[in-house]
Parts: sequence; structure tokens; C-alpha cells
Amino acid sequence: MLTQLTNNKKVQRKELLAKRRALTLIQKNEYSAVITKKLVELEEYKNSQICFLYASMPDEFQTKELIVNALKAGKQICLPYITDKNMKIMQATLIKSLDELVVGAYNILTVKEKNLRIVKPQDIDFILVPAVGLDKKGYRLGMGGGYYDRYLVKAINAKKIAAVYDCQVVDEVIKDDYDIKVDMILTENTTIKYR
Ligand SMILES: Nc1nc2c(c(=O)[nH]1)N(C=O)[C@@H](CNc1ccc(C(=O)N[C@@H](CCC(=O)O)C(=O)O)cc1)CN2
Ligand SMILES: Nc1ncnc2c1ncn2[C@@H]1O[C@H](COP(=O)(O)OP(=O)(O)OP(=O)(O)O)[C@@H](O)[C@H]1O
Repeated sequence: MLTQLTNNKKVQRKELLAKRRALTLIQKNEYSAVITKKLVELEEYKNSQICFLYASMPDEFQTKELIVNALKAGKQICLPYITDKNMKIMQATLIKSLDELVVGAYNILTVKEKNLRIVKPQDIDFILVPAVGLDKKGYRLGMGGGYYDRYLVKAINAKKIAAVYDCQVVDEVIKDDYDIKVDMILTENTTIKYR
């Protein structure tokens, strides 16, 4: 049976997904370009060595340009690799080039199994955290798997940064005890830093 909290989260997730989906492709591209520029100029990003990014889904902040930039800059770049879809566990795996990517779980680009190079969560110093919604305190609502909630507790040395469109930042997201706050929110219009 669903708890009231889970149910409310589902409702809020649906609303926020709809808001994001309502952006036009032109808006998404334009905002993503602005956000990418802000990200690459960030001290936390510039100083990072092992970055855990993600390959974006169609309505998310578009990360491709950022990944290309990071690879060119000689950073070590990891992407999520789902090791257990039932238990909702993912790991971070290094990528050397976009050529290594194939369509994986949930239709998201990931690394081919033969190219897996898993990095320890505590070795990561920068995590770009995907989000469906964020509130002004830095709490996030994700896709609902709990993949990032489980991962972030292990990534004790990483700056956690969420890059989302402005319409995804709301007054309050519904949260659970295990939800972990991000250290910074970046949108096409604002930068909010908590730590
Ligand atoms: N780009 C990106 N990668 C990511 C995440 C993310 O939010 N964004 N994740 C963040 O946790 C993990 C994947 N989590 C996901 C959880 C649910 C769905 C989803 O769309 N579920 C569909 C069913 C799709 C299917 O089963 O194939 C649904 O609920 O309708 C997608 C990703 C790891 N990789
Ligand atoms: N640290 C954790 N340890 C164990 N279970 C967890 C943890 N975090 C979340 N969960 C479980 O995972 C499920 C999904 O959680 P939630 O709806 O908060 O995911 P989300 O943050 O939206 O998704 P994601 O992190 O994948 O983007 C819930 O059933 C929750 O109980």
C-alpha cells in the first residue's frame, strides 16, 4: 500500500514533470546553453578532478555539451551505470569518449558493459544531480527510484550540484527523512549556493 507521503510525492512529481515538458525544444536548448556556460565557469567545477555527470533524458537540462567540454578539459568523467534495477542501485563508471555509450536502462545512454570502469563514490568530488524539482532549501525530488538518494550518502567528498530549468524550483518539495540536500542549484536565471 502506498503511504500518503509516497502518494503526495507522486502527485508533485507529475506536476513538475508536466511543467518541464511544457518547455519548447528551443527554450530547453537555449536554457541548457546558459546553464552549461555557468557550470563550466564554476570554481567547484573547475577545481574538480572526478566528475559524476549524467546523460540527460529528453526533457532534462541537456548535458551533452558539458560532457564534451569536460572530456576536452581532461577531467575524469563518470556516468551512472545501473547495476541492480530491482534494488535501484547505480554506480559511477568512467567514460573516455561519447563513442562508448549505448542506450541502457530507462532508455538513457550509458557505458557498454565491456567498458565498465567503476569509481568509488568517495573518490568523486563533483556530482551533477538530476532533479525533477528542487526547493529553495536545496531539497530535491527525483524520478522516484531513489538511485541518487542511495548514492549521495556514499559520496561523502563530493559537491552536489543540481542544474535545472527555473520552472523546476518551487517553494517546497515533499521530502522524506533520507532526502539529501544539494549544495547548489543552478538555473538559466539564478544560482543558489548553500555550502
Ligand atoms: N539522466 C538521468 N539519468 C539517471 C537518472 C535521472 O534522473 N536522469 N536517475 C535518477 O534517479 C537514474 C535513473 N532513474 C530513473 C527512474 C525512473 C525513470 C522513468 O522514466 N520511469 C518510467 C518508466 C520507464 C521504464 O521503466 O523504462 C516511469 O516511471 O514512467 C527513469 C529514470 C539514473 N540515471
Ligand atoms: N538512502 C536510502 N536507503 C534506502 N532506501 C531509500 C533511500 N533513499 C530512498 N530510498 C527509497 O527509494 C524509493 C524512492 O525514493 P524517492 O521517491 O525519494 O526517490 P527520488 O529521490 O525521487 O529518486 P532518485 O534519487 O532516483 O532521483 C523510496 O521507496 C525510498 O524509501
